[in-house]
Amino acid sequence: MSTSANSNKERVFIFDTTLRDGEQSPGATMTLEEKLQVADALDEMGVDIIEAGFPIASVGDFEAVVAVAKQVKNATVAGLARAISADIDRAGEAVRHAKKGRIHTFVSTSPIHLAHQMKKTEDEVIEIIARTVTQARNLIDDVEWSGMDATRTPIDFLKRCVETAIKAGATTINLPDTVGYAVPEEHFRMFKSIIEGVPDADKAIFSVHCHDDLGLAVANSLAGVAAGARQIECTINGLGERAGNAALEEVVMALRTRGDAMPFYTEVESTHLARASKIVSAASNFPVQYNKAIVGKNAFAHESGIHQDGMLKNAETYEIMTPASVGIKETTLVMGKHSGRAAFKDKLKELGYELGDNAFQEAFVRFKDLADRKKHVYDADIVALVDDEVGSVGDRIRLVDMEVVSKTGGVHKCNLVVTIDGAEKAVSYEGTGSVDAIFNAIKAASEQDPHLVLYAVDGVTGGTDAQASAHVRLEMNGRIASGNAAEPDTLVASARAYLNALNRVMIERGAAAQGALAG
Ligand SMILES: CC(=O)SCCNC(=O)CCNC(=O)[C@H](O)C(C)(C)COP(=O)(O)OP(=O)(O)OC[C@H]1O[C@@H](n2cnc3c(N)ncnc32)[C@H](O)[C@@H]1OP(=O)(O)O
Ligand SMILES: CC(C)C(=O)C(=O)O
Ligand SMILES: [Mg+2]
Repeated sequence: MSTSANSNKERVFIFDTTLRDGEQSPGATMTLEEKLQVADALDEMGVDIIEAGFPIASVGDFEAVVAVAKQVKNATVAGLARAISADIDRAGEAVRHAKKGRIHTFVSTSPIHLAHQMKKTEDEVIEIIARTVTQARNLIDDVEWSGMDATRTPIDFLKRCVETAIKAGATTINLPDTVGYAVPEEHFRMFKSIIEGVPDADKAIFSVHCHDDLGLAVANSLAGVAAGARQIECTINGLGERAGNAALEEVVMALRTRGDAMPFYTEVESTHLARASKIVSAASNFPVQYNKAIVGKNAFAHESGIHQDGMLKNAETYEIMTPASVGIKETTLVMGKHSGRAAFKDKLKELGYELGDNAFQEAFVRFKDLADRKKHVYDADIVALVDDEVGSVGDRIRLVDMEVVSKTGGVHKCNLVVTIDGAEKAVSYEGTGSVDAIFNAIKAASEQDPHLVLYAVDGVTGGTDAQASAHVRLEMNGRIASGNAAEPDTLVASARAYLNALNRVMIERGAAAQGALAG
């Protein structure tokens, strides 16, 4: 934003090509409605130029560029054209509907492209540039010229091309790293050499267009800007041909976050980034990888205990930008096997629990045990775990170990070890099924014979590693008590729910029951 904080910075224009280069990703084709939705999000966000398509490519592409041109309120709308007269006319016809239109025409410049794709000599290419840029300028004032595969082009020939394009009236000169081959220092040198070595270079804005084949698209874009380029071509979520283009959200946030190291700013409202990412992901059907910078699900999520502890003390310990600055509601502290006590305590507080020291330690040990066995620990798991823990405080009979042997059409046997008032007792008992064997073993160990009123099991959350939540209701001597337990293993949950209910009927029996248990 052009605030006083930006007064000593230079503006960099953001040219979004999600609807053109982004859509060239195999499988990313968007419908007209989707393109309009994406264009709307880009325009609202403050993107300077929206490349809406390649009008000669098809009737659908032409109509999409026309529709975007008519809809966009603020941004310039560009249409792509090869160095072919019909392409340029078609692009001009499409973008003339925009408040501000641009024809973007390109031709190959590298030896490999000239020899094999274009089958042209350098002199022929120079003539083509002069003719096609002039044609475009006769249709519209805003003309961008691109030298396809510029980064694999000998610098002296590239200078001739750029000089020719500027002379013919190009207002923007784009030097694409079409195949993602450049490295940052080299990219910097190429831009510096062209900008300093071409006559009238100051009559055009220089632009970077980087592909991510080596994962260097953003680094190369920033290197180009450091050398004097003032337009970055990029896409939301880094969508684009092959490994994609430089990601818009990354260049915008890099310039914003590291304004101290790079004295540039853009007019993009960064709080729109997360929403734009979602819209493009849905329209293109390309999921955003979890660890994607800025907009990935994990970009503002922390699971490890040391990081969570730091985050709770001061978010700047582990976050270099706020989630709000990119339109994400809040940081998430994900509870998992790497979490520590600080985050667990904070999560309990958020869930409305305040446990005493001992109960907290016990709950934490059980949480770690659960997290070791389960991929995702949800809030519901923690609630179940703590309710279980709180509900079993003061239990006289506790589970120590349990082994269940079950055979189809054969024996179901439970080998059980419990403590009763602190003393360990082991029993083995059979049943008509695994659960029946477990409940019989508990009755045998406790020397109690309650009537089972209800037994039910359901999942705390979804998935095969979800905790099972078991519910048991017992009746003994006219008293009824319920017990619940949640565990990843259904049989262990059942045993603990039964014990939970048994402890309660025994406690409710009060002093009369004391001593009735076998030691
Ligand atoms: C790096 C980039 O992103 S470039 C943009 C790439 N995007 C696309 O190609 C998407 C849209 N493309 C299309 O719909 C089609 O390829 C069209 C309509 C452009 C052309 O279709 P066709 O006429 O069937 O040609 P085809 O795709 O087979 O081959 C491309 C032709 O364009 C030529 N060409 C490629 N780039 C240029 C250029 N910048 N200027 C002039 N001619 C070019 C090729 O040499 C080839 O010509 P040839 O048939 O005489 O050998
Ligand atoms: C058409 C040009 C700008 C392009 O997409 C590229 O060279 O990557
Ligand atoms: Mg490209």
